[in-house]
Amino acid sequence: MIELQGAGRSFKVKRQVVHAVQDLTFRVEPGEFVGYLGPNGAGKSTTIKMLCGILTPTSGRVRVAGLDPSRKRTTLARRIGVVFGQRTTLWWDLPLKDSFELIRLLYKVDRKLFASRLEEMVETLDLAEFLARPVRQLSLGQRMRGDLAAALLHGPDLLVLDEPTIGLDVVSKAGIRDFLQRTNAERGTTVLLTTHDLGDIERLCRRVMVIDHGRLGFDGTLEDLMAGQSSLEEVVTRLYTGSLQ
Ligand SMILES: Nc1ncnc2c1ncn2[C@@H]1O[C@H](COP(=O)(O)OP(=O)(O)OP(=O)(O)O)[C@@H](O)[C@H]1O
Repeated sequence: MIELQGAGRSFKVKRQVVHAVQDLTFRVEPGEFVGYLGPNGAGKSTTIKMLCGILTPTSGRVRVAGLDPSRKRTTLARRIGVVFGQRTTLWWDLPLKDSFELIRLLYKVDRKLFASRLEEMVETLDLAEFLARPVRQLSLGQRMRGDLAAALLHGPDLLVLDEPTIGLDVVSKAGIRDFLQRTNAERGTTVLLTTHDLGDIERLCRRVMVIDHGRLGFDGTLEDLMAGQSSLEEVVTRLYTGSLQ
């Protein structure tokens, strides 16, 4: 589903070159649920932007669903759903249900299929109470549920999540995690999750990749990452500070 071969992205800032991501090589197979961890500025968002075609790699190769994201961004948009926790992709002044209808039109989704997907989303994400409200009036937790539904209504095979539980209370977080777990298990949707919330990782991810200073420092199972360590917080702190033995 995702294949990176020596992928890198650098930026020129005032005559200096910043290597945001360097020599990244990994594959994510269909149906996997992968956590993508790293300290602030490690290169997570840059990776995600390369996967969606927002940024073109300056070296190496990126393929998502067999496509070159920066060249086939529109075709790829049908295959992936993306949620940026820090900002919404919904139309701010429109009622949530109108945003959904616009998504149906944009992606040319069959009316019947769309109606059944929407019904399922409304039920599983508990959206009924605020479907008619403008997005700007929604609480953060409601807006996040709306964004998740919006990312899945066109039936993507891959869901890319950039901090989907940021700022949410424990109950809202649990609801979102349940939903993501079910989406992966029942629909087989591949999920790549970036988060600073280690609870998301513990609860959801079988596999974890850790990036630091733009390079992949760990790629393995959660159990392997935890081996011999007392808590995920401890092991991640040691990885981020370069003191893991
Ligand atoms: N457009 C840009 N121009 C210049 N430098 C950039 C640009 N985008 C990212 N960078 C730099 O690349 C590095 C990686 O940034 P990135 O946003 O990918 O990190 P991140 O892991 O997502 O961080 P965070 O957890 O804080 O969101 C940082 O040093 C950042 O300053």
